[in-house]
Amino acid sequence: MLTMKDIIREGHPTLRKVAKEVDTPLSEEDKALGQEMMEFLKNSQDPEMAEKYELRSGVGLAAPQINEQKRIIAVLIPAIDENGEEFILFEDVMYNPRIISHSVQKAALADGEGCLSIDRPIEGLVPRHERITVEWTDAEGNKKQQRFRDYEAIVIQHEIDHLNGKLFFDRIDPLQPYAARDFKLL
Ligand SMILES: OCN(O)CCCc1ccccc1
Ligand code: NI
Repeated sequence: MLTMKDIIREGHPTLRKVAKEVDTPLSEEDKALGQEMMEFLKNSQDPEMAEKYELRSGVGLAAPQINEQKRIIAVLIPAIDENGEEFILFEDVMYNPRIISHSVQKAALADGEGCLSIDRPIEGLVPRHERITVEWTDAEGNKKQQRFRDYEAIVIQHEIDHLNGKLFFDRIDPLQPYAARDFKLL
């Protein structure tokens, strides 16, 4: 199972490289890799497993973060319903994800962002597209296309950035990190 020691940190060159598309039909290796990444997210969101294996909780993971220069991301977004019950808003391993359209409207998490590969807090708003349409291949080899907005869209953009060698703080305005000019705060 993947643990924090498998996650490369700021300064490792792979974090700044552009990852390569994976071949389809998917190889067994690439399917296994995606499964391992999703298992890490599930473990990281399970209080007992997270404590036992000292995992930082994550809602997404990109293959470059485990030093694999492949365009694979795992996304596991939980939410709480009106009765306080937790449910999964979105769960999938996305192969060769591509943003095929997006809103002009921008959005940012009011509390900023963090990253499993960055071991320090970096303040500031990270402006991203408020809505995106993403195309990808899933682990069964199906071509998928879905529209995302708000938090889900933010997470998926954070992960796709990793595939292009970008880190969240690249998008923070160094002169005015908290200027929420024309974007929606989430
Ligand atoms: O790349 C995933 N990872 O570093 C975990 C953090 C994911 C994440 C955190 C805040 C906003 C968007 C995405
Ligand atoms: Ni990250």
